[in-house]
Amino acid sequence: MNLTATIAGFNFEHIMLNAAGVMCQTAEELDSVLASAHTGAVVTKSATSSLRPGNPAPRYYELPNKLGTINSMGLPNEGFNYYMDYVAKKQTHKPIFFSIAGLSKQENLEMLHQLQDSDFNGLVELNLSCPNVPGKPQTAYDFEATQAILTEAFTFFTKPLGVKLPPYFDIVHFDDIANILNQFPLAFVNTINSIGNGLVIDDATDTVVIKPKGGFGGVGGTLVKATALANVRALRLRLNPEIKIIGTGGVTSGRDVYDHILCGADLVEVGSQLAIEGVAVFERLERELSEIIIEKGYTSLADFRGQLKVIA
Ligand SMILES: C=Cc1c(C(=O)O)[nH]c(=O)[nH]c1=O
Repeated sequence: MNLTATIAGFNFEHIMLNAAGVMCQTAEELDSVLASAHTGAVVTKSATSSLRPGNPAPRYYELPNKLGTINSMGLPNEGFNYYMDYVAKKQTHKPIFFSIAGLSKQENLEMLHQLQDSDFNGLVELNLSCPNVPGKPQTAYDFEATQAILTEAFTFFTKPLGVKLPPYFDIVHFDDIANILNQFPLAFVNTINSIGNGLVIDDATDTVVIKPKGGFGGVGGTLVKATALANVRALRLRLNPEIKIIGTGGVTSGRDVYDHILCGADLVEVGSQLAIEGVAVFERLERELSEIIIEKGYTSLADFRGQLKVIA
């Protein structure tokens, strides 16, 4: 059975990895994802130029009945140079995604220049969708800003570059963002980030469950699967075939991984369920996915990738 994928000449022996933000802030966490026999890569916590402590706690909460998670971490990370040191020293055959989330276009361009001028030989994920920095919008909801930063980035950046997108909820918005992204030689698009600014209430106390922003935070896990699949499907149908898709959002079972691939995903990321279950989740998901593939008589992901059926 062939459970591999390729993006920008990088071969992935397994198609799952962590979602940026989960199990990836420190070298130890990054190593634990790479050490799994069932991951094909790792992505770093989105980096800013300088170390950030993030928002005040409580800033993360797991909903009861495995419904999902809500977070307003606030972009805590060890700072750009920490992750540059990590990737410089790391000996691994698995590709590494270096995620960046600068608080301005200039900060993102400066980090891209440093990555371009470095020996980093991996893929770069420009996170345009962090919902939790107070006062900062999710860039990818501003189509002009998205076009502008990609236009400037591609005047100098030649390494494999992708973008992490927020979920869109309007067919016209799928059209609009795809028309922008298709103008650039992107290696991949990663969709979706958490659904921004959800609100969860603690029944016992009539209180929000996280402190930042009056309880507003990004929602992930089971709750977001239908939106995640819609975004993977909509972008796969619209993007140039050279732009690969990383499907993220709502993955808690092998069937969820299968559904992301059916909608067109080449790689699949696990966020909330990884935070809940730990790195053992990858073995379970890959086993469950394999059982489904065998049951359906397929031998490779290419047999069913993007083959979602519609009702005639
Ligand atoms: C990079 C910041 C993000 C964060 C965060 O650090 O609050 N949470 C998310 O759900 N998505 C993000 O992109």
